[in-house]
Amino acid sequence: MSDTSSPTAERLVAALAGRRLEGAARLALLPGWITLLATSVLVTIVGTEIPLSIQLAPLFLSVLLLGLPHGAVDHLVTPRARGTALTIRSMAEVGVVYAVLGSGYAVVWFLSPAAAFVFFILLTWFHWGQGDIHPVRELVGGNHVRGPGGTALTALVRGGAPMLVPLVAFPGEYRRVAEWIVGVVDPGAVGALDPFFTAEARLLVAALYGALVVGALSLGWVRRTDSRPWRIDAVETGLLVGFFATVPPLLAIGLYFCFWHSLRHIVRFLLLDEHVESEIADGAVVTPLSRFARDAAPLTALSLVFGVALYLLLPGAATDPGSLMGVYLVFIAVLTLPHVAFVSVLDYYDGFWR
Ligand SMILES: CC1=C(/C=C/C(C)=C/C=C/C(C)=C/C=O)C(C)(C)CCC1
Ligand SMILES: [Fe+2]
Repeated sequence: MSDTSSPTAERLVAALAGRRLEGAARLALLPGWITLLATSVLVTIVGTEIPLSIQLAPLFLSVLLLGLPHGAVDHLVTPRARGTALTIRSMAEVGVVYAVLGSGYAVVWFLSPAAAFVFFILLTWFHWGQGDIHPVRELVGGNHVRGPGGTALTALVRGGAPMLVPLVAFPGEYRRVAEWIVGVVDPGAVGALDPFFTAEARLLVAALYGALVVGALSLGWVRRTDSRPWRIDAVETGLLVGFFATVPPLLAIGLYFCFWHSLRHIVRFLLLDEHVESEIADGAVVTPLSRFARDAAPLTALSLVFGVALYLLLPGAATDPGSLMGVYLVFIAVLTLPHVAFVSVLDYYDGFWR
């Protein structure tokens, strides 16, 4: 990634935002906008018959590229947000939260993979939704998203796009991945999920999700004091829905996870350090991202050791791409529960639900 964006990117920002975005917003938002828009356009041209290896590539790359590492700085979140030093005690606390929540949820995967899968979808819906509140408020300046109800509504819309729209648009693919995931524990368990894939259930999901989108954007419209942030919110929401409605879900989720959710969280994390914040405001990209890479490296490596252990423990784990992806997603699920706890603490410090 270079420190200066291309003229095309600048024009895209100008068209979407009405004026130049500041350093942090550009770093956090632009790569996601370009990736989602370009992929939707490309898929519309070439069609959805994309080789599985290409569809899986971003998700597999997320092991090292942005995805898994975005959670590997959780031990630094609280000290940086509070401006306190990293101590053995604070690291031990993070270790205990990960051990208790992670192992507890791992046990549920072994006992009841279908229930654990449904919980994973609900958890991701919440988490990917909460992850979009900071950008809308702090980077785009959207004060139209406020109060517990308004914030929850926007979070449900933002997180609902990756979790619900593919169920409506690509039920076969969705079910196939669900089968990979629960299959690493019990290949027969996916049958319990069949009611979610019926035409009636998908129609209901589409209607409820459509109502959420209309509700959140209408409330935002009423509450706006400046229409630019609302416009960006509406365009981003449209982009997310369009992207997940057109791009096959494995590819779509892989790209979104790296270039949307994780990048936004990484920038939020970097902004906790005032020194890095001013670097980013000056337009630096490579230096802050390498600083993040250094911070995230030790726990990314440690988590991979646990990933391999999980692979060895899961009774249905095999070596085909579907099974490897299934293990990776169970592994992410187990890490996401404690990760959500730390992000929620950060949200609390930022006064999100007020
Ligand atoms: C891949 C994939 C799925 C699930 C992905 C999930 C649930 C990912 C969660 C990632 C998290 C929580 C990352 C941490 O921030 C679906 C929707 C079943 C269907 C299609 C493809
Ligand atoms: Fe996250």
